[in-house]
Amino acid sequence: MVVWSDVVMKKNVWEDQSKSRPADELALPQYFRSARQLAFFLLEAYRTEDQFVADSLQQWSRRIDLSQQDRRLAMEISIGVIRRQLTLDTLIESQLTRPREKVEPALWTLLRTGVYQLVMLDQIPDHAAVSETVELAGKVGRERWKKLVNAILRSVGRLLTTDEVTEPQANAVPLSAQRFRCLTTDLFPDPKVDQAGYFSRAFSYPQSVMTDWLSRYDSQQVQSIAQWFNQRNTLYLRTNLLQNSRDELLNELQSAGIAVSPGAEPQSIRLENAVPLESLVGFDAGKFTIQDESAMAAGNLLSPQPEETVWDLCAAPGTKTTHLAELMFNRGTIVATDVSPDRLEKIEQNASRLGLTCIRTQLINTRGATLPEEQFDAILVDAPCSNSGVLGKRPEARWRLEEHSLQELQKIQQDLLQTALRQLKPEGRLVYSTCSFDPRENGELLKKVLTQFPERQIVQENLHLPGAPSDGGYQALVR
Ligand SMILES: C[S@@+](CC[C@H](N)C(=O)[O-])C[C@H]1O[C@@H](n2cnc3c(N)ncnc32)[C@H](O)[C@@H]1O
Repeated sequence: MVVWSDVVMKKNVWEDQSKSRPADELALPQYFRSARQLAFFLLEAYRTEDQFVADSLQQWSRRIDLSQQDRRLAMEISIGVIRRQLTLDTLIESQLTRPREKVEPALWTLLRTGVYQLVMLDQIPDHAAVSETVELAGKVGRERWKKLVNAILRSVGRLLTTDEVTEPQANAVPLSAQRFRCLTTDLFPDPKVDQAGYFSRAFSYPQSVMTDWLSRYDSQQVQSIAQWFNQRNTLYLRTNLLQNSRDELLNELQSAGIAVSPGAEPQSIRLENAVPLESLVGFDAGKFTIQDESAMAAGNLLSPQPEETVWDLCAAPGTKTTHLAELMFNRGTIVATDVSPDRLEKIEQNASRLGLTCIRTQLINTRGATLPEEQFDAILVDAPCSNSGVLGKRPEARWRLEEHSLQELQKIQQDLLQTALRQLKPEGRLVYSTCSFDPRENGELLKKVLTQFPERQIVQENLHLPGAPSDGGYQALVR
């Protein structure tokens, strides 16, 4: 059987070739005192050690001596570069007179950070993007890089115009919805001739992913999905209805000056602007949980009742488990299982913050030896998946959407569903959910598994397309 950790370890496959180069000789500074320097090292840790930006930030928290604004800029650059690397590479390669392989990988990272600022960040003047990036080469002890950095950034700068169009064209870089910045020359494939090629290079996705999406959706839909994952995430809060009503929480947040509006799910609240999470009043008191609206739909579809016995099979870190407990008014039993002990602890922390006591956590292994033995009224299978519906929140995930990983995941998803269906009471109900909008790990897979359980059927399916209006995902209710 394939183990989940084997799958998640395969991060950063896109950049495998450059990993073998000895760029990690660059010493981490004792303190990060500039946003660009921090962004550069976050990207290098991602490239050389497959380390997520958020994990590096946590690991280096004591070394970071930056204002909130500079921290945000470092995040914006590092996450933006991971997302838009293929667009940035297209621009850099167009101005390079030597083969890319002749450029040190860490220098390539630096070039990407500079080009990202030049092309994508309106608020940074071009001269600052160039000079700060050149200077950073010196600060990281690579004086010899300065000449190339200066030359490439200046020539990329000369490609840029202030003209904008609202539709894809071969000389246009997508910036935001219906905003494409024109270049002086055609750098991308002509979208009228090679749509997948244009979407791939201009929006920065593997070509195979664009071809796949275009086989299922029309080009306007693919464009909005591709764009939506490239922009700032919209955050949603799930009101803890055991502590306050949604209106009470809306009023409290509005009084604290935070722009919010009610979402489509009965508990959801949409944050209209990006706000530092620490400014959200009521988090420590357990008044809400940060959860995307489409993920809230999973708990609402299962609709667990007080006093029921519920199994949340892939529960960690407990965002959905705690929702189930809230829906059950904290009465009954939820068995929350997962294969990851560290992540299991997070369920307990979340439950305690929200004042929920009906959750029993249990570590299971992938061979099933430690599975709970009872039969359940309701089961949630929130399976590990490709994450194709949340590519905006997981900037590296688009580079790992590969056929062979999908096949490994499908095996896990099938096993989990079979295990769960065997422990469902005859009159019980099950929700299968993923944060993917790919039918191969959603409805198609579920229907295949259900052929072995002819007494069960799908009674409702929800497909959330990314950006309409929140993250992508899928849920099916089986009885
Ligand atoms: C999509 S995440 C679950 C998110 C969680 N339901 C929530 O809302 O917070 C998938 C989880 O499945 C777990 N997992 C992977 N393989 C598993 C298996 N064979 N059995 C149970 N859990 C597994 C992973 O450790 C991961 O925590």
